[in-house]
Amino acid sequence: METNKKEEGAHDVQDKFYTDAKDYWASVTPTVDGMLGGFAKISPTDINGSKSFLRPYLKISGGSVTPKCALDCGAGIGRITKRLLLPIFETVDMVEQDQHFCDNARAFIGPESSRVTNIFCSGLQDFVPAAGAYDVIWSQWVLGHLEDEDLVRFFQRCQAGLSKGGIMVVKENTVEADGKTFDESDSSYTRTRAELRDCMLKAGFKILADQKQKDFPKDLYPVYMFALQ
Ligand SMILES: C[S@@+](CC[C@H](N)C(=O)[O-])C[C@H]1O[C@@H](n2cnc3c(N)ncnc32)[C@H](O)[C@@H]1O
Repeated sequence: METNKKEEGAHDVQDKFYTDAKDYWASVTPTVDGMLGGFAKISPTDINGSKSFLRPYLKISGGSVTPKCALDCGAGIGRITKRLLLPIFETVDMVEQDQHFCDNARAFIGPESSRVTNIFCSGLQDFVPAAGAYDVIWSQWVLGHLEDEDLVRFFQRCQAGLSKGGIMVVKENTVEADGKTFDESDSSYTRTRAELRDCMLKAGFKILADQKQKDFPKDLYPVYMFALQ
């Protein structure tokens, strides 16, 4: 009995972690400013940094990545799909937990949204990418919304979702502290770079590179990009 009670308690805490984040994002306007917490102005610098990071892995630059199909994780209204992925890949899938972001995505992306094949409305903790389907799986500013165990399992499912020669890219805020910090306002963690790397390695990923995003405002958390295979 005692054990069951403990398990129930742990599940309640975990449910609250995910439902609090869901409630937070449901109250956010479906705009670039909403996606970036009022920092829409950093979006072009962010996208340019991502392009430079991704470029060497593409076949056109001598890398292993075929520009056929990408997956945008925690995609919001599709800022990254529109500005980074659709200009490179033939088709893009998006996965996003919030229904009103999913509903607004095609209007935000515009005519090129005809090349967005699927918009999956799902939490990443439950999402299973189709096996071998994606040349790039892009995950940005969302993984702090997963508990460590869910994150490792998500990475493992993403590994299975990569095509031959495909890579996963993670782009996240990091904290320079002894361990991750928790933000109650949106129910998310900010992990240290070492903690992120630890989850990637636990999942069985090889880290091909990690690099700091340049030219972001000094008062923001350091943002790192990781290429995983
Ligand atoms: C900071 S926004 C970033 C959106 C997009 N990645 C970008 O950079 O423009 C975080 C997004 O993650 C979504 N999100 C939060 N928790 C999630 C979860 N557990 N699974 C999937 N998406 C989640 C939010 O609804 C929101 O759209």
